[in-house]
Amino acid sequence: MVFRRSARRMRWLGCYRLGPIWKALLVFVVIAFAGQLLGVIFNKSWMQPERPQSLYSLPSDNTQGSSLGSCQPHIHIMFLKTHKTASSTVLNLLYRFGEERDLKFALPLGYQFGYPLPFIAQRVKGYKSPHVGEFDIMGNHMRFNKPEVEKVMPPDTFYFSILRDPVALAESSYAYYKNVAPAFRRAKGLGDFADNPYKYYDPRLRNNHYARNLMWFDFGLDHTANFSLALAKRGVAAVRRNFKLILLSEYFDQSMVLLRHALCWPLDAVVSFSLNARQQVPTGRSAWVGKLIAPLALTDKQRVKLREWNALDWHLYQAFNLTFWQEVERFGRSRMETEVALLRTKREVLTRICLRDGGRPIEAGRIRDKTIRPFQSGLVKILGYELQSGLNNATWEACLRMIRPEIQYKDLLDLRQFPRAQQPSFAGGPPLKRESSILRADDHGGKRLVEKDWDGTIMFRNQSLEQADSKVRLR
Ligand SMILES: Nc1ncnc2c1ncn2[C@@H]1O[C@H](COP(=O)(O)OS(=O)(=O)O)[C@@H](OP(=O)(O)O)[C@H]1O
Repeated sequence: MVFRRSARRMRWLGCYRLGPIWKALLVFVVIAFAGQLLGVIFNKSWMQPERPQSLYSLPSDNTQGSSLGSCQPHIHIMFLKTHKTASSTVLNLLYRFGEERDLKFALPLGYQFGYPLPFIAQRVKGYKSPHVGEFDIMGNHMRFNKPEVEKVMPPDTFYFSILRDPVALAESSYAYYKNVAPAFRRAKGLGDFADNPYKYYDPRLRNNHYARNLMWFDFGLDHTANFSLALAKRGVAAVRRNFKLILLSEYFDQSMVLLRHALCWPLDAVVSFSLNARQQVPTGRSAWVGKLIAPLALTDKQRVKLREWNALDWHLYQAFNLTFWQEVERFGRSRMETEVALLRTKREVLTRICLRDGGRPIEAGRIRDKTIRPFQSGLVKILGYELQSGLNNATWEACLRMIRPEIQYKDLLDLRQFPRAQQPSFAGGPPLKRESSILRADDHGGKRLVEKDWDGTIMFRNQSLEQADSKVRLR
């Protein structure tokens, strides 16, 4: 009955009698409509072959992916890259944004700005003299030192940073710096360390800052000072004075929405894949894997102890957690929900297009393209991604930008800013100390240099980066 009625309606609409021209027209309209729909979710630039650059610089197609009304996008940005806080994911989007718009990065001579020493302007490659206003974006690891940063960055620079719950941060830091921080090295596990940190911790030993109040330290504050409320409040006030926005890694997507509004950036610019993730332990794990992660297991009591041990960081985190939610309130809760949902939709679409394995991060050793393997350190594996095969050139490059690990990306930008022939002559004086020293050449499938970074971190630099660079340019 229903069928007969709809058949009659179809006949009335004349669908059965459409000639070939009308049919072709109908197909065209349907395709155009579908294309339009895709363009909304998925920025048009990705649909255009052979157009490798900006998601950002393209004309806006709707209010969601475009710049925000009449405000002017910030291009002078200083990001204090705190440790183990999702800061590599944030840096990646700054790199992408700057690269697409040909902005100039203040880059370190090695991979960090003389960390853990307080930052000085001479650590910036190509820095000449104070306040010449040559640089747009700065975001590699440093121990913050405002007067010196101000010598490098223009006066209208937007300063921001990111924090994480100190317990989660301690887990991440312990796993990553186990062999670097003496306090961690000597402990049987993080729980053992939490039970009796003074047994293992000597503030005079190099790299032990990774084991206590690491965020406080990165902000340039005294991380070994005894906790007092007055001191903690002074620290928070100093951070508030210097930074316009403090993000939270636990609320990364909400953070991205606040960031993009503060910077007047399009939503596309803050869509990212999580980088530098530690391998998580599968449930029903084998005894072998269990052994591997036992050092990271914590009881509730040990979690409390870690908060006490990192009291300055805990205070900092709580203060800016409060501020963060006040910002969200000001922004509007439901408006925030809408934008977060949109951000996630965009990420899902990009995941399907860009990444293999449904976007699940994988062990470095399984990434066939060696040039995009993440740097490894510590107890557990640091994961990366593999790109889908068969992407067109423009899509391949846009996807690659999103997953390129920090070290490789920094090398690439460095090479763009200082092509081999134009290496800077260090007009601001010679580098104070080599940031990294090559220990030995290795031949793991070819061309790996093992370097010791200034902070004691072992770095594996891949000589095939240059090949990667020329591949990027050729493709
Ligand atoms: N988007 C997003 N949201 C939440 N958390 C994220 C995100 N991206 C990265 N991460 C986690 O951040 C940890 C790595 O931090 P960093 O990149 O700052 O580390 S580093 O200091 O540069 O080595 C690392 O934490 P752990 O996995 O606990 O070690 C990452 O998993």
